Amino acid sequence: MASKQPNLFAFPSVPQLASTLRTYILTAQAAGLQRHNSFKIAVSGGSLPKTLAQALLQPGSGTEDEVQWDKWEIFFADERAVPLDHEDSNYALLKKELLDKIEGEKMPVVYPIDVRFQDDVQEMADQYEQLLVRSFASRDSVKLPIFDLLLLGCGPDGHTCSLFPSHPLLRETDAWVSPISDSPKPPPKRITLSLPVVTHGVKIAFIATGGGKKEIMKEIFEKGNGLPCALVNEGAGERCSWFVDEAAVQGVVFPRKGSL
Ligand SMILES: O=C(O)[C@H](O)[C@@H](O)[C@H](O)[C@H](O)COP(=O)(O)O
Repeated sequence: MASKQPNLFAFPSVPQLASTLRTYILTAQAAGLQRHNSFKIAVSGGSLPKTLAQALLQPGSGTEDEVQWDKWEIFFADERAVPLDHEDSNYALLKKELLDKIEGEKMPVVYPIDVRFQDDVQEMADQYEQLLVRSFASRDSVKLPIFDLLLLGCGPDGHTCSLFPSHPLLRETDAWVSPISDSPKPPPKRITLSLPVVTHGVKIAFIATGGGKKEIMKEIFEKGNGLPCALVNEGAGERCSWFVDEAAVQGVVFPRKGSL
């Protein structure tokens, strides 16, 4: 268990959230560039890509505030076993909401799943893990890949990535990427980063908005109950930050932070 508590940042509106999220991401970008001259991130699906677009597509106000897209390496925290142009694809969603709207010639390197294996989720997970091994270092030299930043969502049941409450995948300790064939949220076949990979990130950010999240936010922050999001909080502690709107944390008793 990590020693310190996660950070909870609450904002009156999503545009205000997006503006602070931008600053947070650009600080993580600067740290990544300093470490290895690239910025290695993992992203989820859901409402996240839209909020990311709000945060990242606005013009910068100086060198410190520029998104250096050509230094970004984008991996998927979880992905559905569907073609890359399918309406359920997290890649397609990110492309539509963010990648297609980036102006200029400097583009990130994006690592989609290999859809040749979409009928065999174990093979698909193994292939994605091999891709991480090639990018991060061999499994013999590092126990786990270390993302500079993971940008995650929180489901109304407390799931994150495709790690669902009470699912056996929460006990995975060896694999970097796991297959799942019985996701309670459709579609059922997916791959996901394992919990140890998620909690090992340099920074982990959750983005959760809307009143539909307030009950689960209360449970995550006040009880934990072994919910996947709570396990990330416990494993990552102060390396974990939540960016939420007031509606999502209405009635949640947990100290909020006003600024980064
Ligand atoms: O592929 C997926 O299903 C997502 O990665 C999933 O983990 C998502 O992030 C949460 O369900 C939150 O989704 P919302 O932000 O839409 O509530």
